[in-house]
Amino acid sequence: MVKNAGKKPSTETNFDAVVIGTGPGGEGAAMQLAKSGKKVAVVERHQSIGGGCTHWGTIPSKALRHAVSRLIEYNNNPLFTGTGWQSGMTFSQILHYASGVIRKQVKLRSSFYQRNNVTVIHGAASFVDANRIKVTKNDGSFDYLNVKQVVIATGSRPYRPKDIDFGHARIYDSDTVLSLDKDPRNILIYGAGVIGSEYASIFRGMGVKVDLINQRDRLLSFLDAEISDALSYHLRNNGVVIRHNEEYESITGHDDGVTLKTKSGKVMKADCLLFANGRSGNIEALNVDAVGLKPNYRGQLEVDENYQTQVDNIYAVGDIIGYPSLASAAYDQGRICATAMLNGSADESLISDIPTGIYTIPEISSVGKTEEELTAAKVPYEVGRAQFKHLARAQISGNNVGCLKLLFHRETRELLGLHCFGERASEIVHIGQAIMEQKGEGNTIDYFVNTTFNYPTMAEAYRVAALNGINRL
Ligand SMILES: Cc1cc2nc3c(=O)[nH]c(=O)nc-3n(C[C@H](O)[C@H](O)[C@H](O)COP(=O)(O)OP(=O)(O)OC[C@H]3O[C@@H](n4cnc5c(N)ncnc54)[C@H](O)[C@@H]3O)c2cc1C
Ligand SMILES: NC(=O)c1ccc[n+]([C@@H]2O[C@H](COP(=O)([O-])OP(=O)(O)OC[C@H]3O[C@@H](n4cnc5c(N)ncnc54)[C@H](O)[C@@H]3O)[C@@H](O)[C@H]2O)c1
Repeated sequence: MVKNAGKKPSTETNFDAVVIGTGPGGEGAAMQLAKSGKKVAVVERHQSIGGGCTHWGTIPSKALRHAVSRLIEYNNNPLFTGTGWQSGMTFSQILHYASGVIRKQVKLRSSFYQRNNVTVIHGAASFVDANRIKVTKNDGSFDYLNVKQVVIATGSRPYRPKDIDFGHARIYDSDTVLSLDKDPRNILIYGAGVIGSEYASIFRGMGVKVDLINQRDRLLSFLDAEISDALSYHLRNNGVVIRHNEEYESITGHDDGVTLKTKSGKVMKADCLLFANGRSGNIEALNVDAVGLKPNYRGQLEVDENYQTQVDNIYAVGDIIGYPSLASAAYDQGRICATAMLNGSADESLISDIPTGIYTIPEISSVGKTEEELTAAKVPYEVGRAQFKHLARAQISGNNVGCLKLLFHRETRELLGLHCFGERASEIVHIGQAIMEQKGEGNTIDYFVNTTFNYPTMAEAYRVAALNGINRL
């Protein structure tokens, strides 16, 4: 029973659709439904809209990363080096920069709901039944919403194993690390997934000693091996200690630091620890039992190609349905789900080759097949590479670390995969993606040779890589 459950409901309102959560998944669904003339409400339990994406996930981590990478560029660029030029920033200072970005995002996204007449209700939503939602507000009062259709877009939170004391002042997860107010001298990062690797880059960029502890035998094993190796090389080259194939036996917080013991018998100590190993769906507060939905052990819901759950009028999008758990995909899922709710079925689906953009230092981005996948499938492919250090634009900007790799079919010359690391990789990849997505003969590596690129640009890497590949045929 909720606190103050005896209080009278403040309002009772009817909606065509209620969207639970205002992250990218919820926003995509709400906007599409509202623009199609539906009476829509969104329910958000946080004090401001935007979701985990804006407040704890994508936006703060990317703003932190941007500030750190500019600092590194500034400190390494010959234009600025010289006595007295070395500059530093504290974690709190760069967090302050991130909070400015969050404020702007919240303002902009709030205006979308306002302009499209979507009712925003602040409070925690839970099911009474499939057509009735209870919203419990912070002051304990509650509303009931009668609704024809529901979209669950409640996102996810860091996974917290029970044997770790996350209440300890020196043990953080990716949400609580944003409250770090004192710069550590050294940090243990447990989990070398995307979050662990990105934060390893951020902390190392600030001069903090980092131990990155990975349970697997290489970093980000879903990446093309050459790119994953390049990331390991550059993190190590920048001073990160990476320990592969290690699992924790115990993690203990003390007054002056944290000790991690591994199952292999190693003991590591640091000022603090960031646990970045997996996510759990935000499902518990929803009372999905009331509608007969059964989440899996990670708190995720199963949906069909229309994002419909096993209950006809209840849909789910974003992190709560698991893969790919990306802000980029969540927004599209919300929009596609809304068309299915309006028309009975979705007329489009998420693209099959979802790009990855990983904001480590150096940045990584890829789309399509890896060399390992093509080799396993016995596809006759060839490789074309461009090293950033050979591009005039990279030399001018001092961003010499990086490479663009194109994988293409030897016979049809069709582009099969592209993999990039280095500054702006996540932007650069979209040029190749646009060609890769072309149907039939539109997708060919020859495009990059037969077009004229602005000079000097990073996009020129495509021409260099294409020529390099074609010369191997
Ligand atoms: C550190 C970090 C970095 C990331 N970086 C990237 C990146 O660079 N690129 C990328 O594409 N993705 C990134 N992601 C992933 C991305 O943030 C998520 O995939 C995305 O936020 C999922 O969107 P969503 O709409 O499903 O949920 P969320 O954005 O998590 O929003 C869910 C909202 O639902 C609300 N809610 C939950 N339960 C209830 C309830 N019962 N009632 C009312 N409201 C409720 C929550 O308060 C929250 O506001 C990152 C994630 C993390 C943690
Ligand atoms: N740039 C980006 O695109 C970006 C950046 C950061 C995070 N993200 C997203 O955030 C998510 C989290 O990344 P991560 O680095 O924490 O971990 P991860 O998803 O790489 O998982 C790490 C390990 O934990 C396990 N695991 C995950 N959830 C679990 C659970 N609830 N219970 C038990 N084990 C679990 C996984 O199987 C895996 O072995 C990813 O899905 C990623 O897409 C994306």
